[in-house]
Amino acid sequence: MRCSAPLCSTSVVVAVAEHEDHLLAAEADELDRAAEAALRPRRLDEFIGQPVVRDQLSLVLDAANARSKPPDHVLLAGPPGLGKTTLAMIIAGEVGGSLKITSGPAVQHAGDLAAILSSVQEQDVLFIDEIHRLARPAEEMLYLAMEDFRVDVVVGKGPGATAIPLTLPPFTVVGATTRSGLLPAPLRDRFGFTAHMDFYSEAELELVLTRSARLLGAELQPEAATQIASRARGTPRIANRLLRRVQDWAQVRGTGALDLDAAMAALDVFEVDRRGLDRLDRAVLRALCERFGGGPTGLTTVAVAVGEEPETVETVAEPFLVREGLMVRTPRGRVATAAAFSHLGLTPPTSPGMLWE
Ligand SMILES: Nc1ncnc2c1ncn2[C@@H]1O[C@H](COP(=O)(O)OP(=O)(O)OP(=O)(O)O)[C@@H](O)[C@H]1O
Repeated sequence: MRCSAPLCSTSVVVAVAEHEDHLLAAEADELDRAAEAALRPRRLDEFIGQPVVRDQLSLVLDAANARSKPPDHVLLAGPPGLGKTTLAMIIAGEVGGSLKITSGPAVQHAGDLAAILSSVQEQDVLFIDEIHRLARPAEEMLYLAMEDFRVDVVVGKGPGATAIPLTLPPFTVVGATTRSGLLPAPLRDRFGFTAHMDFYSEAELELVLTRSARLLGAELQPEAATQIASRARGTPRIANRLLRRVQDWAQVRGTGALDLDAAMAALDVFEVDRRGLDRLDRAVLRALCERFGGGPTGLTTVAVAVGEEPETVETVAEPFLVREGLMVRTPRGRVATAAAFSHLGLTPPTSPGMLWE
């Protein structure tokens, strides 16, 4: 049943996820997307890092294979850019089905989901990115599809409407979510296995970078790999993007070699600092530290100060700043920590109680 080819499935892109990590987003054009796709590992044994998830997944896939049945539905939970889409593609390749891709925001009506489900074949993998954003009627249809491999397609409206049951072939749903806490329990319970993806260590990112450089036909010097990995925020997607910018710099302004000089210069040009903060991150910290004395300051006020939407500040900049211990979210607002002042080369306020260590 299993396909030995790396990826024997055909990808049907029904809709692309809306959210996109902002770091160097301006550069994430079509070319970058194509490059990103080319760098995706195609088999589980090529997938770097996430040893626990890899082990769990290989067990689930091997067991399904031994039973000649599709694997249980899989939920992939974790921040953006850690490899959830890549794993969905790997699962489809391993079971030998084709991959259908959609996302929660793209499925606003039950009919949208019914249309996708009616095209599912045996062994297929349906990948639903941002599954926590599915509309409620679609979510309810998905419960039935996942549990009983059946959907009720409603034809007509009002009192004359009839539900026609449609039997589906056995298939696997792979859901991805950056916010598993928002998934309703009935949906969460229908996944046989949840993989929790963690940020990558710098050593793992160095391996990702070295592999990616090789696929791009270049040799990445170890010191350059270390430098890029240390600024990639634990995220392979960011590491790969930075690598491509280093490659740009090396080609246009350097000697062509992906060495430490090229890495340092490119990271400087693209304003990625030694902790991996980009322009928006620093703007948020600067606003907090310089204009509001370290806070606490409300999200909207911070957002206005940096000229961004509150949602952008909250979902894009803050998670990393909080994770790095540079900012704290309190009920009274956002507060810059002593580490934030020190990172920006500023003197922290002296009044007691103002500052978080
Ligand atoms: N374990 C890994 N080894 C090598 N490369 C990886 C790994 N994980 C991710 N990547 C690379 O990172 C890029 C982003 O991965 P992917 O699109 O799978 O992330 P994602 O978690 O689905 O992100 P999002 O939630 O934003 O859709 C891919 O192009 C892939 O090349």
